[in-house]
Amino acid sequence: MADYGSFQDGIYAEGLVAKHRHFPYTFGDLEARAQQVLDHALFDYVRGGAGDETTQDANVTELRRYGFVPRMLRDRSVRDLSTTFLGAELDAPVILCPVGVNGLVHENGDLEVARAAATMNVAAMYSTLSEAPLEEVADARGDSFAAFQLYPTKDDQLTDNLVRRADEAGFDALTITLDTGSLGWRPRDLGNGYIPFLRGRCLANYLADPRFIEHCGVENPAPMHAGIVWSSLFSKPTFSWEDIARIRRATDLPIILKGICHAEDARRAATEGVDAIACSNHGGRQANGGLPAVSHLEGVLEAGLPVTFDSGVRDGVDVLRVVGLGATLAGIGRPYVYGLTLGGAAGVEHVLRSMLAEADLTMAADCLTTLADLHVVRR
Ligand SMILES: Cc1cc2nc3c(=O)[nH]c(=O)nc-3n(C[C@H](O)[C@H](O)[C@H](O)COP(=O)(O)O)c2cc1C
Repeated sequence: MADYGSFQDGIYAEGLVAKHRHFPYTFGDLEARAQQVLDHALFDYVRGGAGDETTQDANVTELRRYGFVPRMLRDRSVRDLSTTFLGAELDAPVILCPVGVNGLVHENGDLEVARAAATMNVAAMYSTLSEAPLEEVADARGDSFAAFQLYPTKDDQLTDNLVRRADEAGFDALTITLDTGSLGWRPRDLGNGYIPFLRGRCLANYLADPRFIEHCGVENPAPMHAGIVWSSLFSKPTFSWEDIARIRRATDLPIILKGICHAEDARRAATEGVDAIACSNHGGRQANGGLPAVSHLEGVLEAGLPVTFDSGVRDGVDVLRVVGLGATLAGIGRPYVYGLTLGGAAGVEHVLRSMLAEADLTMAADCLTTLADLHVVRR
């Protein structure tokens, strides 16, 4: 059983000899520091959301309406944050979300995230959009639980190739993202005229694929050429339950559907042989005007599948809130991307250690010793 809270003891001990870690401890500070480091357009790409960002902001504020009633006079000397997900034993109830620009915010960013996941033994989903091919990412994640996140393309053969490669590379699951049938309306990116993939960045998984190269018509396409071909294929707006059935037949990997928010869609997923749901509104980056993501969780849970929840998780208490609401894993997005920006794998590890220490110490303070003790109330 991991002792996450002792991270705090080490920090105070170092303070005694005037040694201070250079990574921040709050989301606000992480974001502010990342802004100093990243190119303006890339920072906006990471930080920004759809429309006027009402949904993105509400994801965070609404989650914070939930809290715990402390218990007292119970032995809290040991807390257990371990859980299981799709048959895997996990030390902590968190999963790193797939992020398509990890390879841009830090050198070898995709691999650095996988290395941090390996060191911390935490679960992660890895994006189709990456600077490193999925096979290298699969190697770098060690024994940690890893799902390959698929963006279905217009060309089923190319999509099926990606699924087969994920299977052969040894991923533990396949996450299919459903909420990105087209890119959301993102004023910050529009203002910067910036979308990295059109410039040929983060397309390693496509460029390694013979079918994609066939679409390009040349063996070694120039970056912008590859970007334009990618854009013509990126997503399949007609993607529907028939496609899920086709992919279900094509692979034995457990399938996680990411972006399910409606109870009826969750129930349908259960009948289609889907193994888990990632309840998410893509961090408010896709559709503005939607309800905060947490308001969908209860309905999605009714289908009885294991659920991960992301969109608004900012710290260790948010992790507890999400688990207390019934999700198996809390999905971490922007917080770890900022850690990656500031320090590669070490930065991601710092963010994870901080969140898990906060979760553990909050459980200790409230005399809640297992995840089953986390009963949340809404104010
Ligand atoms: C910069 C950025 C890129 C993202 N890229 C992907 C992606 O490639 N695939 C995907 O399924 N989700 C992607 N997401 C969404 C995340 O997986 C996750 O749902 C979201 O970050 C959670 O919201 P939060 O960051 O506000 O916590 C991306 C999010 C960000 C911030």
